[in-house]
Amino acid sequence: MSKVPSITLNNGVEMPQLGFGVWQVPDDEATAAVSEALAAGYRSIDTAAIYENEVGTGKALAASGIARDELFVTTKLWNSASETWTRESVLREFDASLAKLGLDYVDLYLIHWPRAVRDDYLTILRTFAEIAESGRAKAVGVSNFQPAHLERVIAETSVVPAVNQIELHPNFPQAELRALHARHGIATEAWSPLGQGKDLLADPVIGRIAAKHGRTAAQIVLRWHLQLGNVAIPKSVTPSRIRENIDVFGFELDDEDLTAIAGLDNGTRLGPDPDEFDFN
Ligand SMILES: NC(=O)C1=CN([C@@H]2O[C@H](COP(=O)(O)OP(=O)(O)OC[C@H]3O[C@@H](n4cnc5c(N)ncnc54)[C@H](OP(=O)(O)O)[C@@H]3O)[C@@H](O)[C@H]2O)C=CC1
Repeated sequence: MSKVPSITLNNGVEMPQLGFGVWQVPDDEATAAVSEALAAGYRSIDTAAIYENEVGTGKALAASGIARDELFVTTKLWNSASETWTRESVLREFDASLAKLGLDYVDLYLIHWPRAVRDDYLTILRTFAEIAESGRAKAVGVSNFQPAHLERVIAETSVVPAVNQIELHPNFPQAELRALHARHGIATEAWSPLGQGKDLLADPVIGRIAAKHGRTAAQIVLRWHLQLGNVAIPKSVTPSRIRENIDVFGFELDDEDLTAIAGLDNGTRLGPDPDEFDFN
């Protein structure tokens, strides 16, 4: 079984560079998918309150028999626009996620989205810092934060997020945010790392590199993430793909491959623009 390397977050916590995402996996299917992933060697699982599969995910973690300190569990606060967030409401949602997961701590707790119309993410992050201080989250961070959100957090709170989880794949490689993260010691975590398994995996440039290395398109894209220094969290409910996506440690992309993949940047997001998106 391949050993997944870790990166060191800005508070010293180790995070596996490759994890398993469970967005859009129904709760009653999450247990099987996460169990399959753990059996394949993944130790990092990325869920969120809004995915409504923390219970099914927690069942797989418990049934695995894997020591808690070998697992890395991420969940996220769904900071819905229907309320103004306070310390109390953040703690309430955090406690609810822990209970659903059946855990007494998570490894990483993230704010799911910045919000276009309100700025209570500063209150949220201050409460996250308190949660981290209590040991109930080993690290805290953000998701979908744009440069202006990050600059504001760093200027107005004492918190430097450990991670910013953002849409990132060869069609949308996020050069500006990656450079900003590097300046502040924030780890870059890529969501939809495979471009949601659509056009990107059928791209002839990726196909040519895959043929050259005797690998699949998904493996080439995941290798690209790892060599860029990103954390990647591919999702699959298909056992053969779950195994394929972690079998990415026996080869290296060369400079020619990396240059060819850099040419796939077309500035196109698959998900919403965080500067414009607000939700309920
Ligand atoms: N913070 C945020 O706002 C967001 C976070 N995320 C996180 O990122 C994770 C991954 O992103 P996601 O959007 O799911 O997209 P991915 O880029 O991981 O792609 C998942 C899709 O690709 C398919 N797939 C997986 N592996 C392969 C393979 N080897 N070959 C061909 N097709 C494959 C899957 O199909 P199948 O399952 O049928 O095998 C699925 O349809 C999420 O699960 C979630 O944890 C995602 C979106 C937003």
